[in-house]
Amino acid sequence: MDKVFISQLHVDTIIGVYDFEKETKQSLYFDIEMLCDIKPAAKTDDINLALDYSKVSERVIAHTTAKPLELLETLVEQLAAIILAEFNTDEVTIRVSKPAAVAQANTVGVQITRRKAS
Ligand SMILES: Nc1nc2c(c(=O)[nH]1)N=C([C@H](O)[C@@H](O)CO)CN2
Repeated sequence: MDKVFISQLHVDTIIGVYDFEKETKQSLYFDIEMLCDIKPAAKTDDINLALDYSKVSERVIAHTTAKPLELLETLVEQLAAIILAEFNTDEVTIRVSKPAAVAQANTVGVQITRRKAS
């Protein structure tokens, strides 16, 4: 199966468990892969038949900045449900990185894969 992907989508937002995290935005970076069949878009050269990575990116940014959350787990589950419901893909993998969270680490984060219920 083909994939449409988004790499290192940068979003600044309020997220975190601790009080100090509820006042200052932090950077998150998203890597997203969505299974799809690219042939209809390729045959017609029509964006309307493509899984539009610009529209997915806009939706991820809008949701991530809409309401403060504590856990990365909550955020990626919500985003996976939105992508599966609103876009033409049966399986999505989302990896979110929060590089400022652990000073001694290059980055930390969470990755999930979710499928549309059959
Ligand atoms: N599995 C997780 N562990 C932690 C999270 C998280 O969202 N998922 N969050 C924090 C804090 O908010 C951290 O980022 C602040 O340093 C700690 N562990």
